[in-house]
Amino acid sequence: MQKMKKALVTGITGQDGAYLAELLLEKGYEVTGTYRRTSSVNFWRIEELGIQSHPNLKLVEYDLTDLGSSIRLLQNAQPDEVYNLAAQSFVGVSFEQPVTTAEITGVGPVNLLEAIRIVNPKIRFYQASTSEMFGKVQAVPQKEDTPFYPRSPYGVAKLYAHWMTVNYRESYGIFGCSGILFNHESPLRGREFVTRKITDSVAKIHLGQLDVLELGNMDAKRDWGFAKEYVEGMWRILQADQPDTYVLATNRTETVRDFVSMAFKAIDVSIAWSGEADHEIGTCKKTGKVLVRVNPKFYRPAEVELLIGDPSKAEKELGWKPSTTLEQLCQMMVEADLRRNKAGFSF
Ligand SMILES: C[C@H]1O[C@H](OP(=O)(O)OP(=O)(O)OC[C@H]2O[C@@H](n3cnc4c(=O)[nH]c(N)nc43)[C@H](O)[C@@H]2O)[C@@H](O)[C@@H](O)C1=O
Repeated sequence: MQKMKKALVTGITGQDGAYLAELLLEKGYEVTGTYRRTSSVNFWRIEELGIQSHPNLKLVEYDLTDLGSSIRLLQNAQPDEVYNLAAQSFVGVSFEQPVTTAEITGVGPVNLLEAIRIVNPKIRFYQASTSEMFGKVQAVPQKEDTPFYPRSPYGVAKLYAHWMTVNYRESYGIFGCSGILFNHESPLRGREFVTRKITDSVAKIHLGQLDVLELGNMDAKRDWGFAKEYVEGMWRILQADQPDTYVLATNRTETVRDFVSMAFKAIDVSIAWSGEADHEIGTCKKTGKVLVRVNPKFYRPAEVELLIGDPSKAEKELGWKPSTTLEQLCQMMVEADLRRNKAGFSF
């Protein structure tokens, strides 16, 4: 009988951690999922996926910033594959907490790389890199060899971890891979991110629980895909013959404003846009009621204006291709938020 593969997933309480754990369990892996001790550790995502009591899932408390714990974690879990999805991942917060972001998101992964080097250099390592590293984009669309120009402390920290992964691959022959993932969303997305903030607010407006949705930069363009498909890409990256860097994206870009219109369309409301920049509003075409308003408090000190990825290398070498459209994704998120808000709870 073939030995069960073991995987370690850091950041199990996050959107990607939950979907990846689900996928690996389906594939017959034994999964150790790590989470950070906070005053409000929350397992709602793995509960919603119904995997929290899966016999092959073990949950372990772990802090990415501690080298000793990283070593003990690998000694105990003895994984074949490590997926590093833990991070301070909210770009907005990184401007307020640049040092903490650097420690967790930038240096944290190096503790894991060091632990791999010390405990078992054969362990395969996946680093969650990000399109935020392209920031002020130097080419359109962005691909693996596009020069980086991060625009936030988060992007800078991720770029450091990205290059360290490449460096451990080249220096020590570690199977270190990096997936440069463009924005990926789902009903499990945190409400601090713009798509979920929008779908949750649209659901609340529909149910009479909220009057107006307030947002920041409406002109930012993002390449939004479905997170569940992206974790499949992560797994494929670690199954390749050689360690490498891959872009995962949809190659379609839309503005925040477009996504708002799409979300309202899912509840049969058409929005008319008027006013410029700081004073822009969105009104219901039928009733004339203001439903969306720009509030400059949500602006960032530096913005990433346009992201659109070219995933052709991942398609060619890994056979990975996204299939869910943004309209389908948006509809799925609005429906989930309608269900949750109707039931009186929403995380
Ligand atoms: C790939 C990358 O993807 C994510 O980073 P992000 O693109 O910053 O995601 P977001 O949803 O916070 O913002 C998207 C855009 O939307 C604009 N925006 C307008 N109004 C609001 C607003 O009210 N809230 C938020 N959050 N954004 C707003 C905001 O200014 C930005 O231009 C993370 O997963 C990150 O970890 C990651 O790696």
